[in-house]
Amino acid sequence: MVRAKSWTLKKHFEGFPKTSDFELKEVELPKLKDGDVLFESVFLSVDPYMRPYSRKSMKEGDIMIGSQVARVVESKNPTYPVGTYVVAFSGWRTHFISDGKDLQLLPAWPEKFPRSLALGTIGMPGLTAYFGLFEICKIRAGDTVLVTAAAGAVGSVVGQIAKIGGCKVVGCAGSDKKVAYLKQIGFDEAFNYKTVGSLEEALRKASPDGYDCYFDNVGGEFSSIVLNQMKKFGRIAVCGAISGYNDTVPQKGPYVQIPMLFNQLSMEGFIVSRWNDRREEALKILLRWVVEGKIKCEEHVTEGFEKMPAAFMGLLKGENLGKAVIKV
Ligand SMILES: NC(=O)C1=CN([C@@H]2O[C@H](COP(=O)(O)OP(=O)(O)OC[C@H]3O[C@@H](n4cnc5c(N)ncnc54)[C@H](OP(=O)(O)O)[C@@H]3O)[C@@H](O)[C@H]2O)C=CC1
Ligand SMILES: O=C(O)CCC[C@H](O)\C=C/C=C/C=C/C(=O)C/C=C\CCCCCO
Repeated sequence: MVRAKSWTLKKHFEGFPKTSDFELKEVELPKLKDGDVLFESVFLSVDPYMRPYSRKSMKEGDIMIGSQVARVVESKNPTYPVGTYVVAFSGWRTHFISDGKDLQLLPAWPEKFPRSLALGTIGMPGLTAYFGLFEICKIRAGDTVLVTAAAGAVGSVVGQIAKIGGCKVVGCAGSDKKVAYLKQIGFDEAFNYKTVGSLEEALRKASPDGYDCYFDNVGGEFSSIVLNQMKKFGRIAVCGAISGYNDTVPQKGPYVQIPMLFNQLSMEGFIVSRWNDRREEALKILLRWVVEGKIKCEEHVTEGFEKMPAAFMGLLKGENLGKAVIKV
């Protein structure tokens, strides 16, 4: 018999999540029926979307939503022999039983790369960067691309893909260590948005002519400032708004119409699942770029399933450099 641990949402988050909002539970899993597969989670993901989605799609007592790289430990399903690795969306759990539906098999995986990358650069965040840049920003060689939360899972891939596409890349991040990392992976300009005296001036200095594309991961006041530095016909990909996820009262900002009108800007929100039908094709390209060394991957690994709430809260505070993952 296998005992499975899970983290549940004990209490809906009010403002910034607290340790007491989570509860660790343990259950004994039943025997497998024909067609069933028993998985153990090897790496779990913490992602910003868990904060807004918890309110939208969970009730108190539910297992926290999320994805993992999991390995088959027992199988009554010939499609998933013991030892097979998948990406599953089974929540914050150490073990789970699946009927084999809604699982993504990992592609042939090069030995030298950790399989946790299937939760990051070669997974949902990498796909977000890829489709956001090509389908929403519609990048062209010579464009100047600005990205926020640039040293994170999505942002670090955005910058590197934009470089592959022949763009000039400017990144903003919340610590000097992150800024140094951005320069190391090829960003042309990077600054610490928490310590610059004036965001307007820092943005102007990084690109005096303005920005063709803005890959917006944070929203809020920062994005209102960027709006006034977009070039004519600039494109804004609204990917995330993490600066507001913990707000109890929605932020009010300067309104977007005047700068959008004067500069004839396009602004479009998107969710990566819009391109689920092109997932495999894009993952192959991301994997190839990683293997060729064109995209470097950084991970912020927390060891121990017990530390998942701390890892999640750390992500929302900006403690991570690269993709935040948990090694069970
Ligand atoms: N639309 C879609 O389909 C998807 C959207 N997203 C969104 O993309 C964004 C980045 O996600 P992801 O790469 O996974 O996460 P990251 O790895 O970038 O981690 C989150 C980062 O956000 C930054 N941050 C936290 N609070 C603030 C704040 N108040 N203002 C500015 N920055 C802040 C921190 O970096 P720093 O130290 O630099 O402040 C932190 O490290 C999120 O908004 C997320 O919701 C992600 C996946 C899919
Ligand atoms: O790893 C996988 O493949 C599973 C990922 C599942 C996930 O649901 C897929 C997409 C994630 C999208 C993330 C979106 C964001 O981060 C944007 C945040 C919030 C959107 C608004 C929520 C509405 C709240 O009312």
